[in-house]
Amino acid sequence: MKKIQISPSILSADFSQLGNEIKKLEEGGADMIHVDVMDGHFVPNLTMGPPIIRALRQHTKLPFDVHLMISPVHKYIQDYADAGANIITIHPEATENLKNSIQHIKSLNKKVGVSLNPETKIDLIIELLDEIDLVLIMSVNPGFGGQKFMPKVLEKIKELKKIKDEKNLEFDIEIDGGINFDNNKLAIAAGANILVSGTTIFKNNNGNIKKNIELLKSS
Ligand SMILES: O=C(CO)[C@@H](O)[C@H](O)COP(=O)(O)O
Repeated sequence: MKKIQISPSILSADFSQLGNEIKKLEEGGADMIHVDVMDGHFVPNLTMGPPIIRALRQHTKLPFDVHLMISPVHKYIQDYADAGANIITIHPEATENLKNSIQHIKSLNKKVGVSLNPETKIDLIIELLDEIDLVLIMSVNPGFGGQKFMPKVLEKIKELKKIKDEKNLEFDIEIDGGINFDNNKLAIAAGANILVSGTTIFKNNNGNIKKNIELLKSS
């Protein structure tokens, strides 16, 4: 079984202190930094783009796990790679040709992630799973932190894990949205090995990031 990793979402961080917040995450035991990029079009919220990611790059050596909630995505992939992303995750609905976009990310020597919204079926990516490093299962409709976890996506994770084991594939299964100290166990039992969390990490236990990361890892 893969080691459980935590990818804190800086969407819940203090945006006026992002450099310091990232340092705190690294000291607290984060495995990577989850960066939510939103365009106000693919999702109903606007966040950050390549200049901010580039500026943050100097504050940590941890991998940047960049989730692009932007459409059309293909023409911007290079910008995020240049800014310092290590994993670039895109949505099938945001590109005209998912296979081409996957190949483009790989050609830039970045890890490829594909994200499925709660209503998006696995069928869209089944044939491409051997090209993908990470599948990001959204357990909320993307756009905002602090939403309620949707337990129905656990079935999708189980299905994906089954396919992964049957085909002997290596991709990571990441879950994102409303993860807390209860449903983390359900997500891990279903097959997720990377947990994204914003609210739980930054706001619980008076913002004790180290403790919150440890609690999220324990199942
Ligand atoms: O991408 C998103 C939301 O669209 C997530 O990364 C959230 O930012 C996670 O935050 P919490 O649900 O843990 O507060």
